[in-house]
Amino acid sequence: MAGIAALTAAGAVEVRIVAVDIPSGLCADSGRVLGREGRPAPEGRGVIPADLTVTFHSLKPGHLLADGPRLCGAVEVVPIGLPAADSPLALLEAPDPALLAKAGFGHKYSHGHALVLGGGRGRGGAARLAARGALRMGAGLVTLGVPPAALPENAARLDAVMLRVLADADALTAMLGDGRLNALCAGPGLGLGEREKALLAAVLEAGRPALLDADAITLLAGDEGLRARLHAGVVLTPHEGEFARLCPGIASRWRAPAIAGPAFSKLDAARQAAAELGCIVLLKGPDTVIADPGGRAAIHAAVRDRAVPWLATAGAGDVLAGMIAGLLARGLPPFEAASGAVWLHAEAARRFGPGLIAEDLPEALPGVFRALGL
Ligand SMILES: NC(=O)C1=CN([C@@H]2O[C@H](COP(=O)(O)OP(=O)(O)OC[C@H]3O[C@@H](n4cnc5c(N)ncnc54)[C@H](OP(=O)(O)O)[C@@H]3O)[C@@H](O)[C@H]2O)[C@@H](O)CC1
Ligand SMILES: Nc1ncnc2c1ncn2[C@@H]1O[C@H](COP(=O)(O)OP(=O)(O)O)[C@@H](O)[C@H]1O
Repeated sequence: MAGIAALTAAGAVEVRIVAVDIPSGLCADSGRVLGREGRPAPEGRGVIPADLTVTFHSLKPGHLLADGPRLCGAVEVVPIGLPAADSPLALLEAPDPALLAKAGFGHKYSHGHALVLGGGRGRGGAARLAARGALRMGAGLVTLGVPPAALPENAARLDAVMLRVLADADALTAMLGDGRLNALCAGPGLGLGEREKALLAAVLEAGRPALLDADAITLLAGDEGLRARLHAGVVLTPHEGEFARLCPGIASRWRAPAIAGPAFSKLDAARQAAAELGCIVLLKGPDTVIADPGGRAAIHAAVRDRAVPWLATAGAGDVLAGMIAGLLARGLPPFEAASGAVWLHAEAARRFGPGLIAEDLPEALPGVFRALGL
């Protein structure tokens, strides 16, 4: 291996590298580069990047997570006659159109009513993006609940999304007396004050399907009592920074140098967090992992033909939060809502292509639905 590395580095010969199963030095369970005891591998080095990786029977997490996609090159899976195993790990594919289609009968309340909690004056963009994402996913109604000071600016910006003033947590609890509000979304642009903490407590107290993102995750990270109220109907969607705030112990295991395989992976991190917190954890990134408290997990790898680098744009995660809340409102179970939305989110970005900004994502969804045959 050192010889090949020297030749390619010197440009002495043009070699095409084919790895069998996984490039040597790359952990097949985590996609992380393995170092040696006392000498952890520096980022991405210690493995010769392959042009092609040929693997057998099925993909492994290491082909999809962390450095794996970059170091494996193109990946070919060769069947070797083994039966398909019943695995608690799925590679996300397009959601079943039957789950997304609207039946020809029914009215708007048959498709659920999502409530998105908005932030204070001048901070409303993220929640409006989430609300629009929820509505485009087919929730029958979407209401944005905002503090009194933020009413005028939101009223000037919203049409199909409905608007309500929510002064405080008591007002939220009163509003939730309407049982038709069947999915809640809190976090995007919410704020981190006492009012917002009390709103989050009321959201969790209601026990309804709920999507918690951004500031809601930061609030959970700082409050043991709130964390204890998480339940199986909650989906948390942290990016890596929010995850480190919420689960510092797990994050430091995940960030520690990888010495030997199986190295602690993003999949392990999401699964452990879901088990500890008792809810769905969707850990975002080019490699997105979704895990439930029982160990079920799915990976969506935005790599190779599904690469969507233009998703790295402010507000993309806020739209995803709303999309998941929209599917929760439509009655999908939390794991299915999270998985379906992740695939559709990336697909919307793929269809739009370069130049994508967050506002474009909800608008690209009708084209994605049409292509799925809805
Ligand atoms: N249009 C709008 O209105 C928008 C409004 N928004 C709203 O703003 C609020 C703040 O949300 P936020 O995510 O921007 O900031 P915050 O919670 O401070 O965390 C960021 C820090 O975490 C770290 N970090 C590590 N890994 C990371 C990763 N993979 N992706 C991202 N960060 C990562 C990184 O630290 P570093 O690693 O660089 O030290 C970084 O500095 C929230 O309410 C949100 O909804 C935004 O959604 C944008 C559009
Ligand atoms: N390079 C990338 N490739 C694919 N998806 C990405 C990439 N970067 C970010 N994303 C996705 O974009 C979204 C960003 O969300 P987040 O970090 O919460 O941003 P924001 O808070 O600005 O909305 C997530 O769904 C994440 O998985």
